[in-house]
Amino acid sequence: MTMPLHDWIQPISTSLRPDDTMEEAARIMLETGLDVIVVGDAAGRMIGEFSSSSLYQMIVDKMPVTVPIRDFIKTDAVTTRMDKLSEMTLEQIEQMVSNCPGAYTVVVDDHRRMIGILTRGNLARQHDDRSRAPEKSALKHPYQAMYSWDHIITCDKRMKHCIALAAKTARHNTPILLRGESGTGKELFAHAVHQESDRANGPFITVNCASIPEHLLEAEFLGYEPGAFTGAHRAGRLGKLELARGGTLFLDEIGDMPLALQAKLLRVLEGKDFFRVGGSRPIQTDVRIIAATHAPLEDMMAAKAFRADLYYRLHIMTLTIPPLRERRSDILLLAHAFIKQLNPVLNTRVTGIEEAVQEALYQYEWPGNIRQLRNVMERGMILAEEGELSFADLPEEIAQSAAAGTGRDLVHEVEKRELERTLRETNGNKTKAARLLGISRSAFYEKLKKYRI
Ligand SMILES: Nc1ncnc2c1ncn2[C@@H]1O[C@H](COP(=O)(O)OP(=O)(O)OP(=O)(O)O)[C@@H](O)[C@H]1O
Repeated sequence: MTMPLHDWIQPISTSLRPDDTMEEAARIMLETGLDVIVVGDAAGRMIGEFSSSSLYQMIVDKMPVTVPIRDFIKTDAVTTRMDKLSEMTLEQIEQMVSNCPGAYTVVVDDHRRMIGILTRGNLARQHDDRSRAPEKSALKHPYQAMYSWDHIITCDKRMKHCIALAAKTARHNTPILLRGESGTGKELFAHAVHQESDRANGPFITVNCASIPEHLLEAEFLGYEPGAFTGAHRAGRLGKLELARGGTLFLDEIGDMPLALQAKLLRVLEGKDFFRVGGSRPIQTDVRIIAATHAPLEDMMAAKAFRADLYYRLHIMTLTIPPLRERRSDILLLAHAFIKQLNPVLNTRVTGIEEAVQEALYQYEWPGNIRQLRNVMERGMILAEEGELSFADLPEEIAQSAAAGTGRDLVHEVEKRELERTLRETNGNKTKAARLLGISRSAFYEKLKKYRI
């Protein structure tokens, strides 16, 4: 996509100075609608950029709004100086910036002469050698994805198929829906897809729709204007949708997203704009959405708790990650990998797992999947300290399940009765029933499906 340069010109005279406060920076961002502002020094030289993600970092760090932005300026963003630019034609510059992923800005002086370009890639290098991919490691984004395909340990055929599909889809902007039980590695996949995509240099931002109270989620997602509601930050706040511009927004537990917000997300997925809470200016953003859930969306859709149009938009590329008990060959592979990973972290010298214990790990059902396996290994290694893991190092339920079948059927029966009783009590109102049981709506639907209630 070739952008006209004039959309991206910032005069150095209107730039921020290192002594400007966070409040001033936020005001300018909201006024101009820009999410990257050039920072200049007293002599009119550009020294870096201050972006919405820097601002967000200051908010996260609970900085008072009167703190200067000095320590949050990104200086690695200034990649080309005037002497280089002056050798190039306007077309060359335009071509160069349009080839560069991420935001960019051409900075001009008072006489409208270009004095530099802000970009997330290294323009000088790209100009010298276009065939080379932009160097990812050189970029210091505060919201980088942390995992790649190398972190997903598996020898399972279905998993390998999932990885191949995800890798293929990564380069397109298609939304991806990751399904699978808790702890199966959905978040790991989301990170790896981002890393594999053309957006790898952009931010990777996560919103967990289940962990944020419903009334706050909208502001978290869309952002808000100054004074949007009681308790709002004076300077307003950028939402995750804007922070993720040029990158990936990972929506974890999407089954818990309120219906009103689902409608707004759908608009964004259709390339339309959105409004900040309390705002009247439509905002466009450019994000790739990856959503994850363990909830039975189809049932929620039938019960009008999840929008059908959003479901079909997300369903285009669905990856279902199998639970660990359906890929038992991964259990011991992962257990041994965790020993290797954790020995240096825990300062232990565990050499392996006794054979009978391996059998117990293999037989266990792993309701918490890989997260549970990792925790069990960590605990076992702390107890064992060295040598092979024995039964004494395992939590009781795992050792027992190997020895004598399980009492799980009983537990399930009790849980099923409790669900039925609560539903009767609320005359079939599922939202009320979930609230009474103290679990999320999506977890409730998941249980109803599990017990065929
Ligand atoms: N294939 C794998 N190889 C190595 N580690 C894994 C693998 N899958 C998951 N993990 C690890 O297991 C833990 C849980 O994974 P993750 O958070 O991605 O699961 P999830 O499906 O997103 O869970 P939830 O739905 O509860 O958010 C993490 O510590 C992750 O690093």
